[in-house]
Amino acid sequence: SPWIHPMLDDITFTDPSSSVNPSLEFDFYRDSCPEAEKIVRFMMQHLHRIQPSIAPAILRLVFHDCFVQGCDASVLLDSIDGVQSEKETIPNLSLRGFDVIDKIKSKIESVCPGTVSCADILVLAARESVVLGGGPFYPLHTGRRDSPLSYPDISLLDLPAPTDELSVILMKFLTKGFNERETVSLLGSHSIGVIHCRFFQDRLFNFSGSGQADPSLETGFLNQMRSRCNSSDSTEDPTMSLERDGASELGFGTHYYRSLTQNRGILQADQQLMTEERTASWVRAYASDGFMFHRDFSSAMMRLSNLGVLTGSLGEIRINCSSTLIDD
Ligand code: HEM
Repeated sequence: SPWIHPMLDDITFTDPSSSVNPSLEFDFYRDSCPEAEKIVRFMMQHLHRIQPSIAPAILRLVFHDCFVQGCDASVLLDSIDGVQSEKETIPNLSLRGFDVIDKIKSKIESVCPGTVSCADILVLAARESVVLGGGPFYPLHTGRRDSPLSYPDISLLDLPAPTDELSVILMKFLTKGFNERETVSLLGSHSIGVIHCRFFQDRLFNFSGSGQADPSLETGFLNQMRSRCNSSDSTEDPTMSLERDGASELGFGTHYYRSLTQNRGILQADQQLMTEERTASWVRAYASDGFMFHRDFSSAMMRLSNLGVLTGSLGEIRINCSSTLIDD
């Protein structure tokens, strides 16, 4: 049976508004699997060297896991007997990086079988992704357990859509305990990775059914996006890179905010942060102060990583991250 810490035999749910979850602890696996965190770090560094695009993929994956019924690895579950799982709902169809989590999990299983949860592996791997992408390191507690259930309906309700109004986005984050400042800092994740053109196609050609481009888009950037997205190669699924303007030198974050101040946001959801002072003021602050952005982003990621966790005797420790022990 999986190793359970004696302090954690109680059923506990996290208060999503608290940044410290008393039921998780620092280095939870110190006795049961002391190498676990090091293995995650080493594997992420190794896999990133081969394919740098895994870093943004894993960062997005943790957001889509934690926002839907908590950081319980429910997003990793495959459907069973044709019953849809979270993975198969519209907001999750373009998620990547499941293979990365599987590789890390199988390495850890070979050292400490049945001990380290997929949910912990995912939050730890996302932290490495941020560091590999040029962002800050933040401390994380561990001791999460994996959900035996997937929540496709909740993923449709709780995850923000790229075309959501700012008020809807802010409400969705507030429901998870994040204020405007924290929401703006988390969106700084959109400084690494790629976005498929289909998520903003309407802004380029037919914004809100007007037959015109989104008037808030800066013209030079609009033309750049149009030529990038109007690829003549019909087999391609074109993307825009989020890492623009020599981002590798500028680091994780500030270039994203600077581009919003220049009306060069890619998603409508991004650019809308400039439409109200309660969010625009934070965009301007982070655009000019990378240190403040990193500090705020770290604390928001720590809270995101603690949302609605399962601990103690709740949930399970999966052996294979894409299936629950119950089906085996
Ligand atoms: C209003 C909120 C958000 C919306 C509407 C949104 C939407 C999207 C969309 C549509 C994509 C493109 C996916 C693709 O083309 O494959 C994307 C990419 C991404 N998102 Fe978000 N997102 C939001 C917030 C966040 C947050 C809070 C995080 C992390 C904490 C995050 C991390 C990422 C990353 C890293 C990518 C790049 C993924 C890759 O390269 O594969 N996003 N997002």
